[in-house]
Amino acid sequence: MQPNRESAKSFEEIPRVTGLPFVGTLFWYLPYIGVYNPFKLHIANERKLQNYGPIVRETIMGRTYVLVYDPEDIARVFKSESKYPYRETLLSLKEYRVRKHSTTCDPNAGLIVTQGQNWLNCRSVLNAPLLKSVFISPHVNTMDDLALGVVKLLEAHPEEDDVHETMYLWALENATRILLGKQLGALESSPSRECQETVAAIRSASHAVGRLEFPYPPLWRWIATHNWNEFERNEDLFRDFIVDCVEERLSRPENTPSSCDLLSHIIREEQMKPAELITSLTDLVFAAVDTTAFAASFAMHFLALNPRVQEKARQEAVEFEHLDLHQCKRLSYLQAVIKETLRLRPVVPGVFRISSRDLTLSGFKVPAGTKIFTQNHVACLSETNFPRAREFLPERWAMPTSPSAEFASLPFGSGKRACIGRRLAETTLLVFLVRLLQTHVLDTDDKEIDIVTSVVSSPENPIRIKFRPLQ
Ligand code: HEM
Repeated sequence: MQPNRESAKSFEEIPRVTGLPFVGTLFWYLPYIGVYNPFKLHIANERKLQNYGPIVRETIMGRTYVLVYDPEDIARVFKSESKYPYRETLLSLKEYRVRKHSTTCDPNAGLIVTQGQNWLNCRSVLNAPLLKSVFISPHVNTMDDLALGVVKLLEAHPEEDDVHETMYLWALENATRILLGKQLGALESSPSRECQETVAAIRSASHAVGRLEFPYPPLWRWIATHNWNEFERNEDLFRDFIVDCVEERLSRPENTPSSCDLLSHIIREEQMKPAELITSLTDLVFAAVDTTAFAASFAMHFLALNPRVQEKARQEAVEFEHLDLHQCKRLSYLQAVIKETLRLRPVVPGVFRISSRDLTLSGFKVPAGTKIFTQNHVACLSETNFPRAREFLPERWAMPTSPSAEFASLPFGSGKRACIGRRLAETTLLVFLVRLLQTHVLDTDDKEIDIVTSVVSSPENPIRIKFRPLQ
């Protein structure tokens, strides 16, 4: 329910981080002179909460954002969404697509950069397969094969190496097989040259987006920076890879109904033109890989640091010899392990929305059209929302979730524009953790590792794990 708007204070009265003319608060993020580290937004934004309270205004380069920390306010933001929730777009990806607009690249397609009706058209086509059990179910076998494959690689892993590197390959192989029906071979002991080049291009393109978007200012908009050139070159290769997959599939007359990958599904349904299909699939692969690899790596990190939790999770995992979607739903403790991992190490610090209605947040009027950045990571670290907030306690998710906990931790976002790959990601992670814990004990000499903020955050240090076969 909306709090009383009559007695609410005005928008201008919302506490504001002071800034300079034109650049606004940008200078607070600059190296040496700034007080906020843009690569540690959860820490920077926690500081703003302490200094200014649960709602904060900030203007950077002429753009005003309202930071919202209180889960009740966060709930109000999502519950007031319109038919077309507006999330700030990745400008570099949008610019690339506008410049390369062609029969293989459609700037009005995909889910990441589009808004309004274009976004809804694409989302309506993709929701049906990606959110349904009937689509995900046949892929559990693939997930299982790849889980067994990556566990072998991890076992052979030198202790000092970063497991995140290996989990990136695993997440990419899952994405290309399930979304594109393409066996890349990224988990082979000696991957082909073509595979290595594809992996390198996709990886570089995704990471270049992170460097172009973050932090401000985006110099590439005015001059072709080294980062822009790198991004463009690798994004071209990434798109070529998707184009090859689509063309190969379109040229196959025997496109049988038994192919259960997403690409085959969309071609069968004839709901997208080739350029829309290529752009949409590029977005999905882009969004699937770093995120899932990050979650798997941090889940292993927390399990290695918490032998009690690891043992309890193993007791659940060993119960399941054969895995299918129905069995995955029964893995309640492992589901809680994933939730708790993403509470403490979410891939994004919060969610951007532009409000579609006038709202009252923390007693202030916030008009429609305001850019809102929900501060979920900070909310997840608050004792009010989660007692013993900094501890890794999956058990907390076995208790009925309080309304505040529900909107404090939103690792997949919320509402109509929430992560479309959530079910796929959660199932892939569950299958992997079951196979890993059934066969191996995890240990580490690391202390808790923090994250570095980017479009998709990454671990601050290499995640090193010792894998010991279970006797
Ligand atoms: C652990 C893994 C993942 C995490 C934590 C994650 C998290 C997120 C978050 C926070 C958002 C923004 C949601 C919002 O604005 O409300 C998002 C959006 C999105 N995710 Fe994921 N994601 C994951 C895996 C995946 C996978 C596997 C796919 C693809 C199959 C995917 C595809 C997307 C797409 C396309 C969007 C944009 C949706 C839209 O705007 O309609 N994600 N994800």
